[in-house]
Amino acid sequence: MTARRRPRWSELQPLLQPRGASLSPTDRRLASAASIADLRRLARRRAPRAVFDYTDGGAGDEVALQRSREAYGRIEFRPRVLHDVSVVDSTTTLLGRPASAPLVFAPTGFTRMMHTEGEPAVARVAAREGIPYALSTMGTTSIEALAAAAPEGRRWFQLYLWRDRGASRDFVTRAHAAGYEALVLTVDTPVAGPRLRDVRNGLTIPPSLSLRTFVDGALHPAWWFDLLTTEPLEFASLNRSDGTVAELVGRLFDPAATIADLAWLRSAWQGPIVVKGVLTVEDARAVVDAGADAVVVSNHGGRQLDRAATPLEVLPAVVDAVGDRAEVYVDGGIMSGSDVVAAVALGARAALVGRAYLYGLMAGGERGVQRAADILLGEVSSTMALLGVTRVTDLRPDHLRIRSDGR
Ligand SMILES: Cc1cc2nc3c(=O)[nH]c(=O)nc-3n(C[C@H](O)[C@H](O)[C@H](O)COP(=O)(O)O)c2cc1C
Ligand SMILES: CC(C)CC(=O)C(=O)O
Repeated sequence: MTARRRPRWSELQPLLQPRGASLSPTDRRLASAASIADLRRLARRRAPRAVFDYTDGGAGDEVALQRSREAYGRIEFRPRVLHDVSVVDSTTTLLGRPASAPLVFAPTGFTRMMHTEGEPAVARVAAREGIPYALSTMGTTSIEALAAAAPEGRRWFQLYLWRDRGASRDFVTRAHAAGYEALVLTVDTPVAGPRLRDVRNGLTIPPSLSLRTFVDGALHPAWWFDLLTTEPLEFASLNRSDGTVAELVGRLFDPAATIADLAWLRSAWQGPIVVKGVLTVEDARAVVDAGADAVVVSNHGGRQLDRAATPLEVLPAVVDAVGDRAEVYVDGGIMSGSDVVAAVALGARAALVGRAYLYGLMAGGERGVQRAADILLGEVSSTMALLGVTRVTDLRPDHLRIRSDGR
């Protein structure tokens, strides 16, 4: 009979350690985030209130923001069973080049305000995951620095037309020289949307020091620590003159821009042009007639015109009107991979997400963005499998129905 050996301490120790004990506190928190909503909760704790609210909020009473989100809640999937889903392929092509999923990281201004790792962190994750990322004109990293940070990534440049057309031309020239693949012309911001949270919080760009911001910062020391221990924000596009977001927009953006400017851009830029911020069939037709290769059905995440149309609801009509001549994307309120799948089933070539990756960034820098990407991409694949679909091109409107009872 063999004696039972007593286990050694060294063998027991790993079993007694809490799961993930070798991870840093940030990594542990990120690993425990199972959804984008969880990342949002972490972001809210870490970022100063004014920064979180700028990211999270919308215009006016935030009706457009709420409706954009709720539209996804009305989706009811119609899964097909007994289909072989052992291999699910979420790849697609966007603007004629491969992407690992029908997903794009949307342009977001002042990204290094959310976390000092900022745009380079977002671009590196996008490059690693094989999805495009659009750098904003209002970015806090220059066109060239971002290209250097993620040289192998699919980089698009988002253009706001400025009063100073020389500056707009300069952005186009620099984006071309730095190897950006496409321009995204945002057309829904002739003036700033009324962001009431920003007014109440006294937000300025860059954030200025006042009693309120000092207290806000003191309550969120990790964010301040990061800010103070990295190089100052570059604010690629700005002349470093402080002001509110609305003042900046009023000073820089051209409210007189028309479809003729799109025609000008078409002649100045040889690559693909994506027009972002279209909400009607009429405008979709007009911009495609003027040379757009893709349109983004978008209400700017509910941040511009409050009570503007809900993108997911407008999407099918725009696909019907221009889908044979241009790619149609959608954004606003997308918080999960199953939202992305629903948008694609309703005809979108891809979905853009803004806040979803920004919550990750605020929660934990590049690792937080990676967590957001892992969650979204994992959910895209699992939703496809559960729907009985193995290819993006097989997603159809009859994979879902839209509930009218709002539940
Ligand atoms: C903090 C923040 C900043 C944004 N900045 C820009 C910008 O500079 N240019 C732009 O075209 N859109 C901008 N957007 C809008 C996004 O590109 C996108 O349309 C929107 O975030 C989609 O909604 P979602 O955040 O619910 O995904 C911004 C959105 C957020 C949340
Ligand atoms: C208005 C810009 C300055 C940035 C933007 O597009 C946004 O905050 O939604």
